[in-house]
Formats: sequence, structure tokens, C-alpha cells
Amino acid sequence: MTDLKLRDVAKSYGDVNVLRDINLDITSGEFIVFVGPSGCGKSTLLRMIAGLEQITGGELQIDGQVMNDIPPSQRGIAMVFQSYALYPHMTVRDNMAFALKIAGQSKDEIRAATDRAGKMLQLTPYLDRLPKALSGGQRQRVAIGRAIVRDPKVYLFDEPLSNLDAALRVATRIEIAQLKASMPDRTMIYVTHDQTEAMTLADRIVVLAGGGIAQVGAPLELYERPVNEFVAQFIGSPAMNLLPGRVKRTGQMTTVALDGGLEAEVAIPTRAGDQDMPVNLGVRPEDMRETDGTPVFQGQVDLTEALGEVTLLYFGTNAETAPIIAKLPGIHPDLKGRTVRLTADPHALHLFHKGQSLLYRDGPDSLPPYQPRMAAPSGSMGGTPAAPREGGDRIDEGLIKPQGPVR
Ligand SMILES: Nc1ncnc2c1ncn2[C@@H]1O[C@H](COP(=O)(O)OP(=O)(O)OP(=O)(O)O)[C@@H](O)[C@H]1O
Repeated sequence: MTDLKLRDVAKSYGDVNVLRDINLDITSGEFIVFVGPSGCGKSTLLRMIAGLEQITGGELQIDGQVMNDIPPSQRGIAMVFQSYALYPHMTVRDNMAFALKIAGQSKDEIRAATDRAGKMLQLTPYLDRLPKALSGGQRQRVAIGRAIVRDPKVYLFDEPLSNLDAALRVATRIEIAQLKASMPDRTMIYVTHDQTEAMTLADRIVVLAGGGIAQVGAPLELYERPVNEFVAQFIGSPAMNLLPGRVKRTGQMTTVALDGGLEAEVAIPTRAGDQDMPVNLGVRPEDMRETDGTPVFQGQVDLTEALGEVTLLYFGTNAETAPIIAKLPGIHPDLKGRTVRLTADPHALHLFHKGQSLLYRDGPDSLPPYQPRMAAPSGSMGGTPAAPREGGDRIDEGLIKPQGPVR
């Protein structure tokens, strides 16, 4: 059992500050995924945990022991890299055994460890092959096998699937999930650009941005209760739409007067003092649906993308601001050029103090306990919204968050 604590961890290269104020507690057995825009420091943070980069500020503890100056080999950690970089002249078994040989383990120990890893990764039939006789997915499994044979307490993965084609990515992602399930007490930290990997593998996702942590939470918590506009738009694809407006009527339900004349009813409580406050209404593309009633958005469809199970509608593609995107179930290429009226359930709407992407606010700890939303019973969308909970979930700093678990 191994937990990690990062305390005020910082990284700079000379005058260039890459990371600062990184505070994170990782519990033994957790699967943690780091995501964030390119260059935000995901790999750097992982490499600092591995001991491959010097920590220039703060402290890394593993099981209570400060690790800042402990060499990588003594941290109980194994890392799997994006480029699997196997030794081409060695068999699969020898590739996996290499580190154990260097460490002076006996032949019997090495055989047992490589047999075990081969079995876990379904590589047994390939143990005597050279890497060139393996597929990309099998090679990456050998790279994971090299980590497994060392039986580390903590596994670090740096974009391990990004060299694989789409089908292999899916297959190998599922194998990694199964691997984790077979080692429930091993802690795993995983860097990726891939939202699906993050959402499906993580117990908790850490969103890094602007040199710090924007939010930490369970995947669906980040999706349903992003603490700021940045996370709201980073998690989910296509990104959440932000519609500018002002608070028109406060109370347990809030009415927002949107720029352009429409209004939206939001199941988020506000106070009298919030009257007139500039806000951005957050609407996920997948929460929008066509309506004959009062829309929260209407416009002429500039472009449609029929993906099979859904169609993406684009509005305002020539505007300076990001286009508004709606994702409707089914195939609707005929909507191109038409004016459509779209609404969304008041409970699925988000509300942000306009432009205040407060990346460094307190974070989700200040929010009430998270409860996932229920799946919408068929035919319930657009029904009478459930009454907001007594006391509300409103918080003040930079965000007005959606209210309840009911959709
Ligand atoms: N040796 C170095 N000297 C100066 N700056 C560096 C050095 N190594 C990395 N950086 C900078 O640190 C920042 C973080 O890099 P890092 O590779 O950790 O980002 P990342 O989030 O993993 O990016 P990506 O998603 O593109 O892989 C980048 O802006 C990068 O330019």
C-alpha cells in the first residue's frame, strides 16, 4: 500500500517557472490521470515523481518519506513511456528481464517474474519472439511488462497509447483497466491527451493549467461540476458552449437575460445582490435539443457534421468568438441552412461569473459533496424541473454551479 503526497511542489528551469503550488494527496491504489493543454507540465510532474527531474520547490512524499533526493531506482516506482523503446536484439522475455538481471536477481526469480508478467499481459505465446515480430500494441504490452516484473508500488504512464492506432488504443486501454483491476493495491499515475482514456481509466482526474492545478475530481464530477470556465471547456467534447448574459431574476431558480434577447431559466439559486451580474451560461452541446417552446439559443446552422449516432450543428462559424455547437442524436444533415431553436434542461445548465476562470480558487473541496446525475429516464427531458434543494449549492467565488443530481 503506497500513498503519495505532493506539498507545494514547484518546477522551474532557470527563470522559467513551469509548475507551482502543486498540492495533491494520492491514496494507495488510486488511478490518477493528469490532463491539461500541451505544455502545461503533465510530463514534467510525472518525471519529478519518478525522480527523472529535480523538484525545485516543495516536497514529494511516498509513504511519509520525503523523496526529493532519493534516486529513481529507490522510489519503488516504474515508468512506462510513450515510445516503448524495446531492445531490438532481445526477445520479449529478455526485454522484460533486463532490469532484473542488472539488479542481480537469480535466474529462477527472473523466470518467475517474466512468466507472471507474460501471463498478466497475454504475452506468453510471444516470450521468445523479437520485438520486430510483434504488433505495436504487443510491443507496448512488453513495455508495461518491463514495469510489472519489478513489482513496483507505483506505476507511472506517460501517454503510453499515443503511438497506437485507434483500434489498438481502445484494446490496450481496456487491458490497462483490467491490469489495474488485477492489482487493486498498486497506485497508478497516467498522463494523457485523450479524454476517453482520462474519463474511463481514472479514479480521479487532475486538470493542470497555467502552471497549477485547475481542479481535481472524479471524471463525472469534473464533467458535471467544473469549478471554472476553463475546466468546463476542457472536459467534454465538443467543449461546453458559453453564452454571455446577465442575471435578470434571482431566487431558487435564476433567470438569465442572454445577450441577443433570449432568456434562460437555470436551476441554480442566486441572491438579490446577484441581480444584473454579468455571467456566462454554460450549455454542453449534448444537453441541447430542438424545441417549439422557449429556446435558450436559436440561430442558423452554418455547418453539420453527421457522425452516425449524432449530428453536430455549428452556429456562428464566421464570428470572432468560438462557434456554438449542438450535438443532436441521430442524422440531421437537412438542418444545414435552417434556423433552429434549441433548449436544455434547467438542471443541465451551468452558470459562471463572466470571464472569471479562476484557476486558482479553492477547488472542489469547497463544494458540497458530489452526487452523479441520474441517467434521464426516457421522455423525461424537458419535463418539469425538480425543485432546487433547500439551502442550495451556491458558492460565491467565480462560479455559480449547477444545482442537483436530477436531470
Ligand atoms: N529542459 C527544459 N528547459 C526549459 N523548459 C522546459 C524544459 N523541459 C520542459 N520545459 C517546458 O516545461 C513546460 C512543460 O513541459 P511538459 O513536457 O511537462 O508539458 P506537457 O504538459 O507534458 O506537454 P505535452 O502535452 O505537449 O506533452 C513546457 O512549456 C516546456 O517547454
